[in-house]
Amino acid sequence: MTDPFWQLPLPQPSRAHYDRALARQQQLTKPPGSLGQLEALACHLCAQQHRDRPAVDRVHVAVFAADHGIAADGVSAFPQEVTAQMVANFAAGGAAISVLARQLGASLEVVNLGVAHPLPDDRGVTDEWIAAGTGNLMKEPAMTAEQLEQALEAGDRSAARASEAGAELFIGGDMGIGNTTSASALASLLLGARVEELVGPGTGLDEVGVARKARRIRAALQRHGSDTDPFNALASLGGFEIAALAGAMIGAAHRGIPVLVDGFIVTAAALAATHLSPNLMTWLHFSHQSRESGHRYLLDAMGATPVLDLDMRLGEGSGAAVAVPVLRSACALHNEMATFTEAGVSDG
Ligand SMILES: O=C(O)c1ccc[n+]([C@@H]2O[C@H](COP(=O)([O-])O)[C@@H](O)[C@H]2O)c1
Ligand SMILES: Cc1cc2nc[nH]c2cc1C
Repeated sequence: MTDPFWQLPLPQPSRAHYDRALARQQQLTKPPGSLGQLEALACHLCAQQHRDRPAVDRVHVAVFAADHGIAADGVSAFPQEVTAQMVANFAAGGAAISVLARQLGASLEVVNLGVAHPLPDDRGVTDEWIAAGTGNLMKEPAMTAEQLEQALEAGDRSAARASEAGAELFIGGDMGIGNTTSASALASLLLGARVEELVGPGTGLDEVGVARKARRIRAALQRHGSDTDPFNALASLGGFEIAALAGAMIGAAHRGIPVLVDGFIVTAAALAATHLSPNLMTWLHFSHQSRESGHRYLLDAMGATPVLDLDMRLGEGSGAAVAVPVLRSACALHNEMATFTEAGVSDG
C-alpha cells in the first residue's frame, strides 16, 4: 500500500532562490524594506517557483461546490438550491468570480463535488460528484472516510489540471450554502477555540440566527468529541468542497505551484490541510481578510498576514482574485526595477 498523496512529504521552496531574491531586494532603488509586504511576496514566490524572476501571469481558479445537510437547520440566510443555481452562474460567466477570472486572463474551473439540486445547466462543470450533500453534522458524520478520500483526490486532480495548464498560481474558491457552519466547526475543533470566536453571519444571518448557528456548531462538536486528528475532523465536520480544497492546496504544493488562499471557508480548509501536511504553510499566501467574524481569529492563529482587507465576504475565490494584481505588482517591481548600480543612485 502506498501512502495517500496528502501524507507524502512536500517539496521545499528553494532557500537559494529566496536568499538571492532577498539580496536583490536590498539592491533595488528604494530604501530597504520600503515596499513592505510586496518584498516578502516576491521573495517567497521566487523560492516557491524556483525562479529568480517570479511571475503570476498564468492563474488557475478552481471553484469547488457542494451542499451541506446542516443547511436544513436554518444556519444560512439563503436556501440550499442557491448552490446549484450559482454553479450554473459560474459556468455561464455571470458570477463575480467569472468576471474576475476573465479580467485576470485566468482559467476558471467549476467542480461539482456534491450539489444536492439538479443543475439547470451542467455545461462547463467538472463532475466529481460524491453525494447529494453531506450528512447533518449535528447528528451524524458529514461523510465517510471513503467519501473524504474521494474529495481530497478530486482536489488533487484539479491541481494536476492546473499544473498541466502551466499555472503559476493556484486559487481555490468555495460555493456551498451552509458551509460557514462547517468551516467554523472545523476551525473551532482544530484550534481548540471557543465557538463564539469563529461563528458569524455567513451570507447574512441576524443576531438570533447567529446564536442558533452557534448552538448547532456546539452540538456538532459535542457529537464529534475531542479527536483532533485532521482526517477524522474533516470526515466528521467538513464539507465535500472544504475537503477538496484541502486536497487541491496540498496537490498544488506537491507540483510546486504557490497557492493564494481566499476567505473564511478556504482558510479553514487551509488550516485542515496544514494539519494533514504540516509543511504546506510555506506554499500559501493569504489574499484578504474576510468580513466574516472569525476570519481574523483564524488568520491570527495561523500566523497569516492577508494582503487586502476590503470587507468582502463572498467566497468563490473572489478575494484571492482581487489580490492577484498586487502579486503581479510585486513580481514586476522585483523583476524590472533598476539596482542602485544600474541607475547610478547612491545607496545609504
Ligand atoms: O469567503 C468568505 O469569507 C465567505 C463568508 C461568508 C459567506 N461566504 C459564502 O456564502 C456561502 C456560505 O454562507 P452560509 O451563510 O450559507 O453558511 C458560501 O457559498 C460561501 O462561499 C463566504
Ligand atoms: C447569491 C450567492 C452567491 C454566492 N457566492 C458564494 N456564496 C454565495 C452565496 C450566495 C447566496
